[in-house]
Amino acid sequence: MSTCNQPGGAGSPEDENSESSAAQYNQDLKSVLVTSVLNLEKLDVDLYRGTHHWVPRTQRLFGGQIVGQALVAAANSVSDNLFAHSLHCYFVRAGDPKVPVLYQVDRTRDGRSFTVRSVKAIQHGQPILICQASFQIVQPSPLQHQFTMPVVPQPEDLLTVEELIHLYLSKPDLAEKSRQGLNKLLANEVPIEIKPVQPPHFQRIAGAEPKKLFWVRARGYIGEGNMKLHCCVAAYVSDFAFLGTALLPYPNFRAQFSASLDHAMWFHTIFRSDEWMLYECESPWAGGSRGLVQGRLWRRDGVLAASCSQEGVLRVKPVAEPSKL
Ligand SMILES: CCCC(=O)SCCNC(=O)CCNC(=O)[C@H](O)C(C)(C)COP(=O)(O)OP(=O)(O)OC[C@H]1O[C@@H](n2cnc3c(N)ncnc32)[C@H](O)[C@@H]1OP(=O)(O)O
Repeated sequence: MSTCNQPGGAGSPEDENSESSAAQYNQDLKSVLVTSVLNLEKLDVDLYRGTHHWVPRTQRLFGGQIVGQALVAAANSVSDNLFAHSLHCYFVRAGDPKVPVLYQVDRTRDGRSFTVRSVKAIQHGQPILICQASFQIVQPSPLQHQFTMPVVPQPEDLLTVEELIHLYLSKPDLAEKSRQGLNKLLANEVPIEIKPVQPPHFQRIAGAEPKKLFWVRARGYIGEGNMKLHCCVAAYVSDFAFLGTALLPYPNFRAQFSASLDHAMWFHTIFRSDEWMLYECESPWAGGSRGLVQGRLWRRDGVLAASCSQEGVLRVKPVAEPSKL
């Protein structure tokens, strides 16, 4: 994808103190999201092929990967002065991890301010995702407001998911089944890093509010400047652990089948997806074997970077004893 900055982007005063500008990144450790997952192979005009990196235990493709790749395909067909401001997707079939995904872009409309693309992700000749993405030229406005970012501990003061798992594994009274589950989680090669603000309780018995907060960033270095790419990475990241928010009030049920049905996202301003962002997730509603989740991705300086919404199918069954994870 081509490089282009929005105003206030790379090189602007707000970027000078950015953690990325210091030598905090090993720049050789390029994010696999950039080198592989979102690096689509061009087959023809508006036709791309994407391959997989991390595949969830469900053995259906990770929704965030399909959305991120669809956005790459759409963004490749718009000029450098246009930036994604929203996308709306339906996951219509489970993605097959055994074959690549084809992305077919339809140039729906090119306007003076807004440009719309429609992308179909295809496997075995059938759509698995339909996505509409809208792009806009940079347009200033006197209207500007946002909610305030929640006050939470900084990522430096929190443990990563992997560190938390090691901590749990060191507990002498850990049940064998839980140990196996935790070791499986450790073996996951998810290309994003997570630091939960409220680490999951080892033996959660009581239901919790359907809300969670975690710091998240892409693993490895991406670099500043390519805002189109950061949006695609954020699309990938935004689907991770999102729908699980709707299950938090129900420790006595476990998901027999859960999958995202749709995913929508709005990009508000420039951000770096390889820097820590706070993901604030909440589920205002569940019912009818579905759950609705909403999320806000905050830059650590308190600027609202993106908002997300998703509905997923949630088929659950009671657990015999409270979850140990
Ligand atoms: C890991 C983070 C979250 C993610 O990324 S999820 C990945 C992205 N999202 C997806 O892959 C969803 C893709 N979409 C789909 O698979 C389908 O649209 C979706 C959601 C299954 C729609 O389902 P249906 O219309 O029910 O489709 P279907 O008839 O093919 O059934 C699929 C499986 O569900 C079962 N099912 C359907 N209705 C049911 C019911 N009332 N009670 C219990 N089970 C039911 C059905 O038997 C089938 O099961 P199985 O696959 O044969 O084991």
